[in-house]
Amino acid sequence: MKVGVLALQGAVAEHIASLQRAGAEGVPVKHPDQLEELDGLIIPGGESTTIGKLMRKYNFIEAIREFSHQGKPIFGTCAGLIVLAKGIEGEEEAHLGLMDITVSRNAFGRQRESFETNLEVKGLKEPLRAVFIRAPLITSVADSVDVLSTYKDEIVAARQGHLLVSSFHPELTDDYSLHKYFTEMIQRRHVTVS
Ligand SMILES: NC(=O)CC[C@H](N)C(=O)O
Repeated sequence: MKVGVLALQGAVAEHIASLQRAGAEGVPVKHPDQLEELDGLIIPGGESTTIGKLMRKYNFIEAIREFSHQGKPIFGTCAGLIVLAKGIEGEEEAHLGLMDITVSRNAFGRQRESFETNLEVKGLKEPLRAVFIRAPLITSVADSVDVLSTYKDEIVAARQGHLLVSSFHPELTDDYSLHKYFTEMIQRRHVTVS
C-alpha cells in the first residue's frame, strides 16, 4: 500500500515515519502526477494559507478533488484539516472544500497555543497521545460526518466516508494508531471494491 504525504510545506518526514510503522509505504508528493499511483493521501500540518497557495500554484486543487471523487482516502491533520474543510470561519473561500465541516483557525487562543493530552478516539482501543500546535477546531459538521473525538466538548477529530481529519498532530509522537486507522480505511476500500 502506497500512501502519499503532500510535501509542499509542513511535517512531512514525521508522517512518512508513522506510515512506515503502520505498515504502509509513505511517499512525499511534490507533483500532481504522483497521485495516480497512490492508495491514499495525507495533507500535513503547517500553515493552511501557505499550503493552499502552493496547492493552487502547483495545480493540486483539481487533482486532489479528482482523487477524492474516486473515493480514495484522504487524511488531513491540523492545517490539512483546514484545507479539506468546506467552511473556514472569517474567510470567504475554502481551499479544497471537500468535507462538510466548518473550522475555526487558531481556536485555542494564545495562552494555549501548544499542548499535549491523551484523547479518547472512537475506533481506537487505547487513548491517543495528541499534540496540538496552534490548532483549529471543528465548529460544525453535517449529519453525514462522524465525530471521532472531542476535547473539552470541542470536536478535534472526525470522519466523513473516505475523509479523515484531526486538529492535532498524530505524527509527532511514537503512537501510530491513528495512521493505522487510516491504513485500515484504505484496506477496507480495496476489499469492498474488489
Ligand atoms: N499546526 C498547524 O498545522 C497549525 C495550523 C495553522 N494555525 C493554520 O491556521 O494553518
